[in-house]
Order: sequence, then structure tokens, then C-alpha cells
Amino acid sequence: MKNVVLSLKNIVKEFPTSKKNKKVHAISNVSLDIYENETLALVGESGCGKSTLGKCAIGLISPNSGKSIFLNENIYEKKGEELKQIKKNLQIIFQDPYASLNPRMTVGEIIAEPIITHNKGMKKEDIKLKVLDLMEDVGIRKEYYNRYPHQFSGGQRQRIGIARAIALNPKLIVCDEPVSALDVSIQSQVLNLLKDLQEKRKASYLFISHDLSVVNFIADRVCVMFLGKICEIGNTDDIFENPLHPYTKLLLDAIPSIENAGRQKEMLKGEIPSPIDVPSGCRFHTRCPYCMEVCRTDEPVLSEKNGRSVACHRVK
Ligand SMILES: Nc1ncnc2c1ncn2[C@@H]1O[C@H](COP(=O)(O)OP(=O)(O)OP(=O)(O)O)[C@@H](O)[C@H]1O
Repeated sequence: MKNVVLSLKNIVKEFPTSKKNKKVHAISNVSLDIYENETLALVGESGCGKSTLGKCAIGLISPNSGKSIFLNENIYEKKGEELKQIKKNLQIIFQDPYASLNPRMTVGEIIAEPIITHNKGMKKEDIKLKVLDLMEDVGIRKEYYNRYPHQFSGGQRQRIGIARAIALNPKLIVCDEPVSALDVSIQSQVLNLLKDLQEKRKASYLFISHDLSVVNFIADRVCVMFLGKICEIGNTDDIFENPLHPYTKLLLDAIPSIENAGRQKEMLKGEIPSPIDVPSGCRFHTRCPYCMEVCRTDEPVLSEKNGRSVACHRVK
């Protein structure tokens, strides 16, 4: 039995719009467990709610309703020192390492910041030693301690962001498209670094990506989202070898690969429906090549069988 590190229960997140009675239904009643030391990927097209769910998971934004349970406590009910202790364990790495690093701070200062905040009274020399160790862990040369973010390449900047995120030995790191802004050759170096760090530090990753090749490389499990809901969750190999939800199948078919080349493919058709006016029944039914009558009226339930959960009327 694997231990759960963080459990999301019935998360609902809506954003207001300029129209009075209309809301963006970004996340609609999503529940999800993240296990110890695993990488769980969140995938789906732009706007399906991946980032919003990731941010709700670690309390960076608050949902309208639902719980995020960490160490048996709902993090949304915590304040002050208790919340600070929880947040130490829940970190995030952003897509754009340049925008997320303060341009006026040196690398040393950037990485030291969380250490200072959470270890009041720690000696300056000890902080510096810890920062230098972290720089070594992520492959940034110690001589660069006093350099500024603009003096680094994109890949190096992402390494600095990673050093800051791991500085407090968190139990969970939300990796929000951490390699999408990087060149392909650099992507694999950063992905390998994340894998090595996980091995050494035993953290869990909630890995947000729209790139399924990256997901296939790094994730233990995959959670496929469409318009604020989960369509399918399962082990990465099972999902890639035998996708059960029509949306998962179409997403996988869309990956350019040698095996796929020339094959007659069912393509994802039509526009993504608006999260302001979500379709009735199954949210995917307007784009689904296998749509049945029931799909237009009844919302499918996410049901589990042999470690795989699928929300589709065709999958029993
Ligand atoms: N602060 C906000 N105010 C209003 N709407 C928002 C806000 N943040 C997100 N949304 C909307 O919520 C929905 C989900 O957005 P989110 O960024 O979570 O999706 P995503 O799957 O991460 O997309 P992407 O891959 O493009 O980053 C989208 O329709 C988005 O426009």
C-alpha cells in the first residue's frame, strides 16, 4: 500500500467574468491523491485547469470549495505559523524561470531566501554553506554565487528555481510546465536533474505538462483533464499502451512520432468548449467521435477498476 502525501477532495474553483451571472468553471469537483515519492502528471489542452489545480493543491490559490489534505489536515483551514510549517513542504517550480526569479537578487540571495524565512537565527556562514550545497546539487557552479539571473541561460535559471524549491526539503513540488520554455536538448538535462533529485530527496512531483513525450519520460502516473474535470487516471505505461477514454486516445494520437507517421488518425475535432458555458452531460461529448445519446445528458462518473479510473459511459 502506497502512502498518500497530499489528497485533494472535491475541489471547485470558479473565476468571475465581466458578465454578472457567468463564471469560468476552471475546476469542477476534482478529487485526487498524490502518493509519496511519485511523479503524477497532469495533462490536457490549454485552459483545462492544470495550473489552477496545481496552485489549489499547495494553497497558492484558494478554491471555492473542497479540501487539500496534508498530514491529515486541511491546509485551507490553517493560518499563521501552522500554515508556514505546511507551506515549507509544498513548493512550486514555474514555467518561466526568468519571470519567477527576482532580477535584483543574486543567485545566493534567491536560494537563501526560503532558508532564512524558515530558519530564523541561522548563522550567515551556515546559510551560505547550505546554498552552496544546493547549487552543487542542481549543477550550478559555486563561483556563480554572486551572479544575477540575467547572467544565466534559460536552463541554468530553471536550475536556480529548482534549488530554491528544494531548499526546505519539501514533500511535494508542483512542477508547472518546468521545461516548456527550454530548448529540447536542455529539456532532457533538466528532466534528468528532477529525476535524480527525486531519487535522493524522496519528494513527490505534481508535474503539469501539455507535452506527452515529456510526461511519458518522467511520470509514474498520468491524470488526463478536460475542461476542469478528470477523464482518466492510471499508471503511465497503462495509459500510453492502452488509453481507455476517447479523449486520452486522441491526445496520444496527436503526438508526432515515427510509429504514428502516415497512420489514418482520428483527430481531435472542433474547438474546446468554453469553461464559461460547459456542455451538458459529458463535457467532452461535443468533440467525441464515439458520442452516444446518454453522453449528451448524463455526466459520467469517474470509476476505478484495477488501479485505472475512467469517466466515460462507454467504459464499463
Ligand atoms: N485568475 C484568473 N482569472 C480568470 N480566469 C482564470 C484565472 N486563472 C485561470 N483562469 C481560467 O481558468 C481556466 C483554467 O486555466 P488554467 O491556467 O488552470 O489552465 P491550464 O490547463 O493550466 O492551461 P495552460 O496550459 O494554457 O496554462 C481557463 O479558462 C483560464 O482562462
